[in-house]
Amino acid sequence: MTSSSQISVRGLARRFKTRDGVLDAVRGIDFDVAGGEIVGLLGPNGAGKTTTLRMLTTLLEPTSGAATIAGRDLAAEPREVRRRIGYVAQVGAAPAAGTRVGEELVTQGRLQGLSKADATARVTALAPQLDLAGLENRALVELSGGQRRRFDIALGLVHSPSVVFLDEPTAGLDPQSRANLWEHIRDLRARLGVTILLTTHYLEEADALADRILVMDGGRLVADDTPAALKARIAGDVIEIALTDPDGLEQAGQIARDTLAPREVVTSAGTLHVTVDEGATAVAPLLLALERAGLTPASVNVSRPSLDDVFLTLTGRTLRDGDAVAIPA
Ligand SMILES: Nc1ncnc2c1ncn2[C@@H]1O[C@H](COP(=O)(O)OP(=O)(O)OP(=O)(O)O)[C@@H](O)[C@H]1O
Repeated sequence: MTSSSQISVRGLARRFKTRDGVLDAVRGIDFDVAGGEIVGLLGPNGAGKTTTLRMLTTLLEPTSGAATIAGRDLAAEPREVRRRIGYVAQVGAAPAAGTRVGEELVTQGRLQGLSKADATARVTALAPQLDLAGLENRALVELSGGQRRRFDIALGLVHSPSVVFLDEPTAGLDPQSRANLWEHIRDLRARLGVTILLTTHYLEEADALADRILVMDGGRLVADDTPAALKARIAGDVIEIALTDPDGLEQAGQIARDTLAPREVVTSAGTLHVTVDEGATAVAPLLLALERAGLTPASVNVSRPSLDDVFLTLTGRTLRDGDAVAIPA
């Protein structure tokens, strides 16, 4: 690992034995995260993101491979690793009735070995950083979705870890609460200097929050780069076309290949994605050729490549099938 690495992963793999046979959830991955970096692990359902996080947080034993977290070896010093990390799992466990915010945070601090006075001081300092000041006496069951996620994150930070793992921190939140949580996560890095590895399904989240994105698919890392560099991998423009009759998509793809000199033609989630050098001049001849073939567009959109297009190029699929964005023609 490099001297500034807070997370260093080599050949990490996990195989599950299921009733249907063996399943390689994580197939030997390598990556590093530097101190103070926010890195997003991006991928569709089942890519292996949670399995990776569970291994790096000592909750699940790797089948093979090694990792160093905050300078400690995952296999040889799991307790030392645990003392230095915070883990915020996907959805908070259902709280016991009557459990209160402040009380629960102090209890967590004490479980992590802090004295009552230290835990209380820590919670007093932490609460305002996550907009929880004034909510200390609230019962957990009374919190809103956004407040609950901020509480979950506070719970993972009580013992001042240097590395924090967040599993889908904004899942289920409305766009406003999501943007608010992004602010808090950035702020935590700025104030506390923590290193953050988070998983997400949301491209806009990875784009807005992460310094670097690891794209995971089928248990493998298929890219490791900054959001800007990932987007720059796709030159040109993307024309997206949906048809009134989706059965014509394949024929439309062939027409695009014959009419234009496209860099790439991909069909996904009922939409044709054609990457060309110059979208503005390519779209008219393409629409004309489709019309001649009796294919009617339901929507047409020309755009600069997004991270979704990068994902499509890397894996041949969109991140969230059926979620293509198109402006009606
Ligand atoms: N304990 C287990 N036993 C058997 N299979 C498992 C187990 N845990 C995970 N898997 C399988 O491993 C694969 C990867 O799962 P994982 O939860 O890591 O994906 P993910 O990328 O986090 O997905 P999601 O975004 O839905 O959380 C999936 O096919 C999953 O069904």
